[in-house]
Amino acid sequence: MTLEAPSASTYTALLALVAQTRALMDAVVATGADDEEIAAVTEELRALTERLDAVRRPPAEVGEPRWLMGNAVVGAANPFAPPIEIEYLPGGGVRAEQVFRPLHEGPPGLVHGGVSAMVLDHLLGTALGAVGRGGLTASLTMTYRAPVPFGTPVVATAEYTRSEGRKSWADGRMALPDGTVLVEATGLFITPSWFPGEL
Ligand SMILES: CCCCCCCCCCCC(=O)SCCNC(=O)CCNC(=O)[C@H](O)C(C)(C)COP(=O)(O)OP(=O)(O)OC[C@H]1O[C@@H](n2cnc3c(N)ncnc32)[C@H](O)[C@@H]1OP(=O)(O)O
Repeated sequence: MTLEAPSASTYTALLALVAQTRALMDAVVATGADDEEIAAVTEELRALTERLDAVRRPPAEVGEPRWLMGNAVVGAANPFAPPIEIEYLPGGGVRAEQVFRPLHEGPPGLVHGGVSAMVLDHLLGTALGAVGRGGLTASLTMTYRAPVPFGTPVVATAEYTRSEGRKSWADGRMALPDGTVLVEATGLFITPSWFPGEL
């Protein structure tokens, strides 16, 4: 069953809910509230959670209008997503500029290496999808050259490199706006037999 795209008004309402939830998550990470206040807020959140949970939708299938809305990197409906906005470059390849937040912390004051890997994994996959070589990550190799800061822009780029049968490779990196490379990634993606021909 194809899950229809949400109406424009539902989409707008959903974006507002997700933005508010992201702000909540940031506030939770940073709060210095006392235990009484934390308990009171927790009770209010429990009630809100029950209201939303009362109406659930089924998960979207690959290629359906909503299929990336729940995605952990770019999902408009996913508060966990930073979210990353991906730009398709005219000469091939993809680019995303992102300011990470304390929510993405690994070592104190720095972005978690797993978050960098998650973002670059997605960017590599998108670069392959852009050339009709969409697939699932079979292996991902990360090289961390310098810490990724939060609170300041970081630029991620990725591009298709080559294919052999159902296997395709892509390279990517995260850098400061001045070009200083912080993290590099190379990934092997495999197009499973059940994948649609073009994504
Ligand atoms: C525009 C919008 C875009 C939008 C794009 C959205 C981007 C999303 C990006 C996010 C990507 C993800 O996170 S994906 C989620 C994380 N990844 C996964 O969950 C994948 C889990 N693994 C699997 O499902 C499977 O293992 C597959 C599909 C990867 C491969 O299974 P398969 O298809 O049965 O492969 P199989 O026949 O065994 O092998 C095919 C060939 O690949 C090789 N091979 C298989 N696995 C590996 C491996 N790990 N490392 C090396 N090589 C391997 C085999 O030796 C063989 O080589 P030869 O004999 O042919 O030489």
